[in-house]
Amino acid sequence: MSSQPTHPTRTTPEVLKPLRDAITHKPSFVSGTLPLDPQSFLLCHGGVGGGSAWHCLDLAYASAEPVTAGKLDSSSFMTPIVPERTALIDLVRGGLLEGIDATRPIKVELYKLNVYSEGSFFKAHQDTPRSESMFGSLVLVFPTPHKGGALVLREDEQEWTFDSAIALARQAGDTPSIGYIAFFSDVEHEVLRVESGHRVTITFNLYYADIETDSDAPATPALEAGTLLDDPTFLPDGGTLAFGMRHVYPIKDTLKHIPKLLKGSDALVWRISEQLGLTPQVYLHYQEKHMWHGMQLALVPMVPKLDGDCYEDMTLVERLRQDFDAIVIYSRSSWMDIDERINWVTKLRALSRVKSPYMAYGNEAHFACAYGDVCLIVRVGRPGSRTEIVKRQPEKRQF
Ligand SMILES: O=C(O)CCC(=O)C(=O)O
Ligand SMILES: [Fe+2]
Repeated sequence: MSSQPTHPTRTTPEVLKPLRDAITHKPSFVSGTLPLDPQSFLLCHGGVGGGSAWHCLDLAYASAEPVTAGKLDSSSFMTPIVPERTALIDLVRGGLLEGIDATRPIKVELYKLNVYSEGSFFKAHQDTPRSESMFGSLVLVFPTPHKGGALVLREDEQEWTFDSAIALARQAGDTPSIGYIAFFSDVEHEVLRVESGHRVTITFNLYYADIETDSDAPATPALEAGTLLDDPTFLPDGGTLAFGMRHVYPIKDTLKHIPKLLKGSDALVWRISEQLGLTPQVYLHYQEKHMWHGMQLALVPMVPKLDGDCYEDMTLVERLRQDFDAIVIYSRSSWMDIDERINWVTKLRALSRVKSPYMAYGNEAHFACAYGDVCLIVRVGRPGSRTEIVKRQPEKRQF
C-alpha cells in the first residue's frame, strides 16, 4: 500500500473552487512588529533553573548585553509581557483564527526563552502540543541588534520567511518594538543561522480555553457556501463533499474526540456545514493497491480494529466494508460495487493517520499495515432540499 493518497474519484474542480477558496484563505501564521511600552523589554533570568540570583536586562536598547546563549524554561526567566494585555492577542486572533474560532477564549502560557548568538540556529521542527487544546505557538523576538536568524515556516509545499531582524531594524525609533509570529502547532519551522549579534526570543503556547464547538455566531465563509448550495447547478442530484484535513490531530481508538479539537479551516468546514443544516462527519480514508484487484478506496466511519485477524480471499477494503461499515468510493474490480461517489474539495493529506497492522494472504501469509487518513465528509441533498440526503444504490461496475 502506498503512503501517498491519490483520488481517482470524480471531482468537479471549477464548481467547487468558491468553496475551496472560502475555507482556505488564511495562511497558517501571522507575523509583524508591534511597539510596546519600553518597560516591557526588561528580561530577568536566574531563579531555580538559572542560578539563585535574578539578573535583569533591558533588551529595548542596543547596549544591553544579552543573556548567555541557550534556552531557559519558564521557571528560569521573567518577562513583564502578558500578550493578553497587549494588542498581540487580537493580532493572533485576527491573523490566525477563522470564523467563530476568532472569538473563542485563548489561554496564553509562557513557555521558554531562546538566546541565539553568532552561528546559532534551530533546526526544522514542529512544536509538540502540550495538550489537546494547544493549537499554536507565539514567538516574540526582542529588538537586540542581529543579522540572520530568520524564521522559515513550511506547510504543504509552501514556504514563508519572517526576518524579524530586518523588520525590527526598520522600526528602530523612539518607541521600541517587538517582532511577533504566531503559527499553528503543526507548521514546520526553522530558525536560520544567526550571522552576527544576539537574537533573543520568548515563546508562548497558545490554547483554546474552551473546547466546545457549539456556537451560533456566524462565520463569513458560510455565506459563500450557502450561496453555492442555493445554486441549482451545483450538485444538481446532491452529492458528497470530502475535505482533507489541514491540521494534525491526535489518533486514539475512536474518532469521537476529533470534532471538538478541529483547528483553523478544518473547524470552519465543520461549523459552516452545521450552520447550513448539514451533518459533517469524520471518516478515515483507506487506499489499497491490491496485487490482483487493482486500486480500491474506502471511507470508514470508525477506527477499525484489524489486529490479529487473518483473512483469506478478501481485500482489505472488502474486509473494512464487511466489518467496519466502510463505504467503497473507488474500485477497479469488476466484482466490487461503488457505494458512493466523492467530490474532493480540499486535498487529502496523510497528516493524521490511524495505523492498523493486519495479516494478509497473498501467495503466502504476511503482515501488512492499513493506513487510515482522517478527513471530513459532508453529504448534500438536491437543490431546494440540501439537508435531505439522497439515498443511492451501489453502482454496478460495467466491463
Ligand atoms: O526562537 C524562535 O524563533 C523559535 C523557537 C522555537 O521554534 C521553539 O522554541 O520551539
Ligand atoms: Fe518551535
